[in-house]
Amino acid sequence: MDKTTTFQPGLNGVIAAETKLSYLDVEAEEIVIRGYDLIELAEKRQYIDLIQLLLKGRLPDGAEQQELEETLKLEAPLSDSLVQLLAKLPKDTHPMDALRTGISALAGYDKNLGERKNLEQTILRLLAKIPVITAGSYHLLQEKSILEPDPDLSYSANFLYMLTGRVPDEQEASIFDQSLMVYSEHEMPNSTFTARVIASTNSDLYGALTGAVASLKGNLHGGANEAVMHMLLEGRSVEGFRQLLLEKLARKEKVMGFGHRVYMRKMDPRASLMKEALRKLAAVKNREDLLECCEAGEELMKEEKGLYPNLDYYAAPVYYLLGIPIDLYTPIFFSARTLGICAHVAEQYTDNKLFRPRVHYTGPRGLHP
Ligand SMILES: CC(=O)SCCNC(=O)CCNC(=O)[C@H](O)C(C)(C)COP(=O)(O)OP(=O)(O)OC[C@H]1O[C@@H](n2cnc3c(N)ncnc32)[C@H](O)[C@@H]1OP(=O)(O)O
Ligand SMILES: O=C([O-])CC(=O)C(=O)O
Repeated sequence: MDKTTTFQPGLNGVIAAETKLSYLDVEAEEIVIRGYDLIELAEKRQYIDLIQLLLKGRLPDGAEQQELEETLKLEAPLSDSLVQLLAKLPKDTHPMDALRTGISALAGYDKNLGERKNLEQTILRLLAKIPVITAGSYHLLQEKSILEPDPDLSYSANFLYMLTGRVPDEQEASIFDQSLMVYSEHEMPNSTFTARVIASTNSDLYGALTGAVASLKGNLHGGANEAVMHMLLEGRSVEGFRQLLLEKLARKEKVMGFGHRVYMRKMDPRASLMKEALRKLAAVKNREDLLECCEAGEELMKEEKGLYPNLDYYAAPVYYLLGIPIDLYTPIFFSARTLGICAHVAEQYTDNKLFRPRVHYTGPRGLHP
């Protein structure tokens, strides 16, 4: 096989699938979701609208929106046996690992496991339950009781309530909903690719999502949002943060929250939206110092490396000001991304071709035992 035409390290720039779901148009600075601009959707619609858009290809009307909210509320509670299983995990389990276990375990409760005709129903059940597993397993790991979903709250407000134990105000709920929207779908990141690869063997949706959680946990992907917040806290002040970043660069370390395989030399449009959200929250919560640190880091990385923030860089301080424990940032990212991944798995099933690439062999030949 000709190495030069077939091998791209990290599959950089390789087209791995055809999709009607989303596309990153870097030139136009647009994240296209089924024909719409994700940022405009995040400014004008709600996460719940994206569910129908991604799964069915069109935005819901008011009645459909209400029906969807009702279905999600109905499907949200976890069975006692699943709660007991999560409660048995060692207390130092990372919430992302607890989430992976919870999603994997859900397969055993699905009487129609693997039946394609029930796929949409299964996806809605997962979208209802995954936020409850995310928040619930965290509280169980803290040796606290799980907070039951509050049916009087909207999908996103309830998710935030279950995470923090406090009913959010309108602005907090709206900013959190926006964050879920910008995390919901992003073309072909490692986790989505992982899920599509698993689905391409005709394996089931739970398995595809379980693999995707493991992928998204890594700090080159979703795990970066938690790492960003630890870095901001370690820096403490504008000067401390600048110093910390300079030290990391001197040691040739990757600085979490910067750079992106697709937008390496441009600002991630989702990061700009979250920066705006941070500006609003910082003003209300009197934490302009945190915004100043982030802006100083952004400037420094532009000057020193020509690198720009990705979504994780600004989502992290937004979650911090919403009062969310840091260990939950990556599980929240996955909970929001469940939607995009499920839509990709459904698409993979409808026009499946087993993923099975080849290698460029660099080992020896002709040896004998
Ligand atoms: C929502 C999301 O999941 S977005 C991604 C979140 N992940 C992060 O924030 C982790 C930090 N960022 C990174 O590690 C990278 O930018 C990635 C993994 C996202 C993309 O990486 P790749 O496309 O594989 O590019 P690669 O890692 O080879 O970087 C290219 C060059 O830019 C440098 N670079 C890229 N990102 C960074 C960074 N965050 N800090 C310092 N240098 C960086 C690399 O050192 C490399 O330099 P070199 O050519 O001198 O060796
Ligand atoms: O697209 C990627 O590679 C990573 C990313 O930003 C995401 O998954 O949201």
